[in-house]
Amino acid sequence: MEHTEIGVVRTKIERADPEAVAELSKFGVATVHEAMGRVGLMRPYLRPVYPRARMCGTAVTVLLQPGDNWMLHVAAEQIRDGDVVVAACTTESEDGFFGELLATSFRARGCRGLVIDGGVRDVADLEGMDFPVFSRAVNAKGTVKATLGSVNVPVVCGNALVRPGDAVLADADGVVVVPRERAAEVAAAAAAREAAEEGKRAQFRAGKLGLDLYGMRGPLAALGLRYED
Ligand SMILES: O=C([O-])CC(=O)C(=O)O
Ligand SMILES: [Mg+2]
Repeated sequence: MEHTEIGVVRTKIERADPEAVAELSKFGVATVHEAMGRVGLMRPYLRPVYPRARMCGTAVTVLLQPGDNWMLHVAAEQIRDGDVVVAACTTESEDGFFGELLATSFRARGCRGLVIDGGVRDVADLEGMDFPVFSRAVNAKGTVKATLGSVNVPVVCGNALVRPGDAVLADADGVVVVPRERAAEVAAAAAAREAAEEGKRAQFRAGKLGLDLYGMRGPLAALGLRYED
């Protein structure tokens, strides 16, 4: 039974199916969020630290204490190829928990990126490395290594629940969490949605109006919309 506690590292986690995660990685965050039934989005204050950052992988979760990045080093050992790290904090904290050194270490373990409900630094180097990071702040202020948190416990990051092994997708539009059991089903729904959008795109390109494509004229008239010269 999973639950959140302080001072524990879970070394065995169940990850979303890698093929389903590879499939999910083909889509944008908005498409996946819609395909899931409009759930799973983190709050929009989590932003990429450089333009065009994008990532998809299975979550190694970290519960940090404010101003303390010790658990990120503990988490590094739990990373497997294809993982992303999702770090939440017990209390709001915008210190610079993470930078290019930790990114170098994470990448060496096969990490595809980081989402952190806190601050990061060395962003020019992170961009140079193309190591995708989504954070709530960029902050040069350093952190200590003094207090225990946890690794691979369920966390709430950007107001969204993330369990170890869930699929996490992030791009310029935001961050979405796909429960690990739903990864394949959501990827299929995203593909169907994309195909439907391609049909609409072709019609918009040809000059068709949403008013006609979506049959909006009748409902607008029923509500009394008037056109005046
Ligand atoms: O070392 C730290 O405390 C965070 C950092 O700047 C890095 O990882 O490069
Ligand atoms: Mg640094």
